[in-house]
Amino acid sequence: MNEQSLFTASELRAGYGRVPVLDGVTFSARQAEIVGLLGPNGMGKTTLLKTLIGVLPCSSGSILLDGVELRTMPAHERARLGIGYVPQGREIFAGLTVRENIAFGAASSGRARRAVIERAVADFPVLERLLDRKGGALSGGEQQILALARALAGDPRVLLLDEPTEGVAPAIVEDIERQLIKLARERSLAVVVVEQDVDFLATVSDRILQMQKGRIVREVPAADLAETDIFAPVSQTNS
Ligand SMILES: Nc1ncnc2c1ncn2[C@@H]1O[C@H](COP(=O)(O)OP(=O)(O)OP(=O)(O)O)[C@@H](O)[C@H]1O
Repeated sequence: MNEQSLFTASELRAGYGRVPVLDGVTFSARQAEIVGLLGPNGMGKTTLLKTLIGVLPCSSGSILLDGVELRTMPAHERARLGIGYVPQGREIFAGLTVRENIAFGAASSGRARRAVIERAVADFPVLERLLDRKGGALSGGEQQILALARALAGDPRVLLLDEPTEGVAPAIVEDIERQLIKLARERSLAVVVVEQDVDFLATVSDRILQMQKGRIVREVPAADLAETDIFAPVSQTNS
C-alpha cells in the first residue's frame, strides 16, 4: 500500500445479512487524487461506499483515514473525522430550503452557518439564486450540485460520490467535472467516485479501478478506457 495514501480500504468484506457482496475490496486514495470506480450494475459499488461511510457494517477488513482505523466507528464519527458522502439519487431534503440543506451538512463541523453558505455559493454560483427555494423544487442537476455543496459543508478530507451524473443534464455534468477537479486539488481532497459514465470518469479521474463481483479486479489505464468492456470477466487480482 502506498505510504502517502490518505484513505485506504483493505480486504473489506460486507453484505446484507448472510448475502456477501464485498469480497475483499482493497484500494487507496491520496490527497488531491480522484479515484474512479467503474463497474456494471449490482457489482457492489454502492455497498462499498455505504460500508466506507459506516451505514453498513463490514465483517472484516480495515478502513484507514490518515492512519486512524474507522472500521468500527459509527457513521457520524466518521463524518466528523472527514468522510463526506454524496449518495446515489442525491437524497436532498425536499422540504428544506437549499440554504437549510447546505447548513445541515455543516451541522457537526461547528462552522458558522453564514460562512458555510458563502463558501458554497462561491464554489457553486448557481446556488445563489436558489438559496431560498425548496430542495424538492430543483432540477436533477441542481440537486446534484446541492448534494455536493452539502457534503463539502462538512469540510471533508475524503469525498465519496455515488453516480453523480445520473439524471444530470450534460452542461451541469461539465460544471461538476470542472469543480470536482478544482476542489480536489485546492482542498487536497481524496475523492472516490463511482460511475458508469466512462467519459466522466476519463475526464475527472487520476486513476480508474474496475470493480466486479465485490472486488477491485484491475486498474484501467485511461488510454484503454474507451475500449474497456466493463462487463467482460477479468482475472482476479486486487489493485
Ligand atoms: N438492501 C439490500 N438488501 C439485500 N441485497 C442488497 C441490498 N442492496 C443491494 N443489494 C444487493 O447487493 C448487490 C450489490 O448492490 P450495489 O447496489 O452495491 O451494486 P452497484 O454496483 O452499486 O450497482 P448500481 O450501479 O445498480 O447501484 C446486488 O446484488 C444487490 O441486489
